[in-house]
Amino acid sequence: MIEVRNIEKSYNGKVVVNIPALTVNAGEAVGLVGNNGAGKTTLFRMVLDLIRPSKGEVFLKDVNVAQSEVWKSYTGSHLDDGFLIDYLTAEEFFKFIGDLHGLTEGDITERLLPFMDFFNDEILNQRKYIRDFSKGNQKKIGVAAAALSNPELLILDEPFANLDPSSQIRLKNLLRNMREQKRITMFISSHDLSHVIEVCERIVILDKGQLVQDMQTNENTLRELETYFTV
Ligand SMILES: Nc1ncnc2c1ncn2[C@@H]1O[C@H](COP(=O)(O)OP(=O)(O)OP(=O)(O)O)[C@@H](O)[C@H]1O
Repeated sequence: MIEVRNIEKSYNGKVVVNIPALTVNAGEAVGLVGNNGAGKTTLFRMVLDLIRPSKGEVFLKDVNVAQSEVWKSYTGSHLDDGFLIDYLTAEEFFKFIGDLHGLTEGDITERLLPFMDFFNDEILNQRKYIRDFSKGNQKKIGVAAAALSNPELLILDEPFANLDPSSQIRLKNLLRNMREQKRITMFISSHDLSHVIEVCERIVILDKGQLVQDMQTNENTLRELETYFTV
C-alpha cells in the first residue's frame, strides 16, 4: 500500500529524514514512534505529497504520489489543525469532506455514528466554529473527518495527543474496530507507546530521520520500547 523508496529530506543542508526503504502492506497497521524531531511528521508530509523529498519517491498502491492525484480518493489523513477549515462548524466541515467523496447527508450521519461516544456530546450541534473548539475537540473533528470516506489508507499524526484519558481509550477502540472490521491500512505516529502498540501490529522507530527498528508487536513490545527510549 505504501512504498517509500530511498527518500531523503534536507533542510538547510541538514538531513532530517533518510529512509532507504519502507513498505506498509495493505491491511497492515503500522505505528511510527520516535523522539521529538525524529522526522515522523516530515515523513508523513512526504507520503501525502505535502512536501517533496530532496531525493527519492513515495508510492501509494504503486502510484507515485508526486505524479498523480488518484491516491487522494482512497487516503484519509489528519496531521494537524491545518487540515481543518476553522471558519466552518463541525457539521459544515463534515459536509464539505463528505461532498468531496460523493456522500449524502445520510451517509455522513451514518458514518459518524461510531464516533458518538468519542465526540462525548461536544462536537455536533455546538453552534460554534472549529477555531473555537478546544485542541482536543479539534483533533476529534480531524480524526473523524479523515475516517469519513471509509479510506483504504488512514494516516494520523499523534491522534492521541491533547485527548483526555476517556477519549484516548475510545479512539483506541475505534481504530482497532476499523482495522479489524474494514481492514483499513493504518500508519499512525504516537508518543503514547502503549496505545500505539494496542492499535498497531507493527512498530517502526525513527531516530534522527533514520529507521532504526521495525518490529511486529507482541507481549514484550512495550517493555522493549520502554527500554529503547530509556536514556
Ligand atoms: N520547514 C522546516 N524547515 C526547517 N527544518 C524543519 C522543517 N520541518 C521540519 N524541520 C526539522 O526536521 C526535523 C524533523 O521534524 P519533524 O517535525 O518531522 O519531527 P517529529 O518526529 O514529527 O517530531 P515531534 O515528535 O516533535 O512532532 C526537526 O529537526 C525539525 O526542526
